[in-house]
Amino acid sequence: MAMLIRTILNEMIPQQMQNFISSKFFDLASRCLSSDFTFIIEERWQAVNNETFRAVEAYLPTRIGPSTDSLLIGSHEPLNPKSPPKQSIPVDCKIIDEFQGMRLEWTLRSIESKNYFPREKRYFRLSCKKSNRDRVMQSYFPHITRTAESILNKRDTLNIYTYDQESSMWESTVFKHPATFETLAMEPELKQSVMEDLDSFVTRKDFFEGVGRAWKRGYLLYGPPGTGKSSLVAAIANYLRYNIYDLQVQSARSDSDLRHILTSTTNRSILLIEDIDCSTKVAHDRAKIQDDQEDDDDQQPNRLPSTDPGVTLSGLLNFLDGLWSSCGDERIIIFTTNHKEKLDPALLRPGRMDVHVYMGYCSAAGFRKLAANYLGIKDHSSFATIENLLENVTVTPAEVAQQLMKSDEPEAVLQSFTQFLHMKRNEIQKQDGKQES
Ligand SMILES: Nc1ncnc2c1ncn2[C@@H]1O[C@H](COP(=O)(O)OP(=O)(O)OP(=O)(O)O)[C@@H](O)[C@H]1O
Repeated sequence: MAMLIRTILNEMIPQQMQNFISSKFFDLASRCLSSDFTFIIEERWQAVNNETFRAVEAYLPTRIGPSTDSLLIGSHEPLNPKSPPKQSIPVDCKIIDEFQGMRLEWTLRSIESKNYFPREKRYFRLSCKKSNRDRVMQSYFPHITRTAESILNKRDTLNIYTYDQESSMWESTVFKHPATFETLAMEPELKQSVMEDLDSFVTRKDFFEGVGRAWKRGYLLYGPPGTGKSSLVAAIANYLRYNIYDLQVQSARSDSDLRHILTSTTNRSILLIEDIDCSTKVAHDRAKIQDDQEDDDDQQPNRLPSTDPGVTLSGLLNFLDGLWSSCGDERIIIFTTNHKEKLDPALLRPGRMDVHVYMGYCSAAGFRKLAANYLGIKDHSSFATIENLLENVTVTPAEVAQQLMKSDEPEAVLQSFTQFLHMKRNEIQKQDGKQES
């Protein structure tokens, strides 16, 4: 009877259909009989960075054990025979973790796509017993999040990311900038107020939630070149232990590209947009641009309108305090510029740039700080003369730093620095004289 039925089926159902049915049947049977359950944790979740992925990424290297059969090894420090290299998890490597009697098997996977950006898509695969599924959700994942948070808070290295347009991904490098609030030459009251503002920002999660605002803070650092704007950004990153995402607005081809770029940044980070006045037309005062365009159009009436898609001001503003601003927590956005007056007033209003910090020319207090940093001295007989000269001469802290680096001998350095200031003052007096005549 069975042979008869099989012959009839073979006759009536084509071979391909038979293969399909049998493969589906075996799939179903193996799924019903298997006692394993799999969690998949992808790098992105609903169009933004997946924080669970980040947490697992930080947690798993602490679970490398004897059963691990391969490791990524590397170091970004000059070779030091005493310190072992850092460990990370390679693709396809299996990590076995134990938690409250459960056996958990992790693997990092990667798939390449030719059609989509980013080209590489990574995800973690976690296998456990089907019966442990609820316990994994309720106890194991919160344990990973807690552990990862304490690891990330104590991390000894910071990263700086730059956006690579080719691969549509942020690329990271270790950030080791020596600038701190201690080494910065700034007016003491200004420095104090910036530090207090940062302290209050990081501890006021509930306040931001309570008043219905995204947990973000915008800073505008402005002032002439060489006055320490970049150094202040480094000092803020070192103070808060935040990574820096250094964005060139030109890397974004459109507003939607910008959205993708910005949603790929992580929490507890600084988004830095340097020289915003040079970055893009979006930042410029629209009234001034319109005037300039009208002038240009008068001179070249046949010129085609600009077709450069780029990022628009509204695209950028949407991220600063529009609907998209609520993506992510504990973010600091810092803009730097040498020409604050060129920026569109829409960018400058509170909520977008909450704190404006003017980094100015070197003052007496700034000079004393630099002398302590570079020469290791707190006072000297020449300080009074130098401070007197600094009242009439404009020098940037970068220029002062350059002068103070000339030698290791404080006497000689201070003497040549005094001469340098005298020379500058004479030049200014000459120019003033010319203008008057
Ligand atoms: N306020 C400062 N305190 C300590 N060092 C400073 C300060 N300002 C400048 N310097 C020194 O000058 C160098 C250049 O400074 P920095 O790049 O921070 O200036 P900037 O204002 O960002 O300049 P730019 O506008 O050209 O980017 C720094 O490496 C640092 O050594």
